[in-house]
Amino acid sequence: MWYSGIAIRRLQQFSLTSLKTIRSPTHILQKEMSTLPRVYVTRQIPPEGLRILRESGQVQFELWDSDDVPVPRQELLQKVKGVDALLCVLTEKIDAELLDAAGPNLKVVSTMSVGFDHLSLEELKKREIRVGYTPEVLTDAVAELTVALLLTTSRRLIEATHEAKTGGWGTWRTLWLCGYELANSTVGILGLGRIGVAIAERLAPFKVKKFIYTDVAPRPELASLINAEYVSLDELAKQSDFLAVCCALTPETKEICNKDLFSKMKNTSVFINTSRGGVVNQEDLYEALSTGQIAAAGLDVTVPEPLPPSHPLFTLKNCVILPHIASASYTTRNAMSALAANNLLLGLRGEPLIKELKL
Ligand SMILES: O=CC(=O)O
Repeated sequence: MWYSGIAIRRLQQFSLTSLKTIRSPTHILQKEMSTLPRVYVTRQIPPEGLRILRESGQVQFELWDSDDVPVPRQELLQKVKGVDALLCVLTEKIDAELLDAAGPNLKVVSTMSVGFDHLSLEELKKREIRVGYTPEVLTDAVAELTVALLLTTSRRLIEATHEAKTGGWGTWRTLWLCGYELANSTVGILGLGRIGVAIAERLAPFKVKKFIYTDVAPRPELASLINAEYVSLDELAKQSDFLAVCCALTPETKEICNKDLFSKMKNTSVFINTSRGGVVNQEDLYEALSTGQIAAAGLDVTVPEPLPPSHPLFTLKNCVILPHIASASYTTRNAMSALAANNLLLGLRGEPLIKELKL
């Protein structure tokens, strides 16, 4: 089913007007719709984005009308044929096969995500396709969730509620369920961007002693906002009491958190990842957690997603795993869908996108 802003407005007018006075309304609708750029939306996205597309009068669009199951690959390959723009989420791989299936009409790919590791940037660049994404609108939500996950992990909240509910709660005990506190700690940030800064701003009132970070190069402007010191990856591992991973997944950062990094961390350190699962070597993390090389880990992202319930990481009490919900607040997800829709419409008009990836 193709939806169009013009079609909806016209249908409303037709219901108010005697059909006898209008010759062949369906014909008019079909003619107008057939000239509008075609858009495929790969998910039932939050209402704000759909409203913007619908009311733009600029496009006709079809969507995979579910939020519970991703569009099957074969269906996607069929649906993208000849479209002018694609609005996708992070579960769709936008690679050469898909771009070939879409064909030469495709001008804009707009992803409702800040991460772009599901997009083959090289292939998009080759075809001169513009790419929109949704940074900034999710910074607050992701930073909030990261702090929540850090505290949940370091103060062992999941274990604690489990013990309370299942009879493990005996007398008050002096060292039972002790964890690690932020006061006087060193917090390390791997990949300092907007999200890393927002996390540090929220953690500072917990009386953190020092913020350190590493990145491909120093980022003095951002670092000055949180008074963070630039260090090497080795130093980050050695000094951090809490290590928060905030970098994008790229070929350079793939499995950057591995045996080598974990072996340099303190056995009292807490590792937190709300970026992408692919930055961690999960076998190495399992080893580090199960041997006490590090104290605990909180993960919002894994490989694969969903992580099968039988995965060894789920057997560990010192590993808290969330199902990729860092940006999941109603406000943020609506803002992301609106930004993705607006990026797409601007791209189709040949105007600068609000947030465009430079290819
Ligand atoms: O992980 C979420 C996103 O990339 O927006």
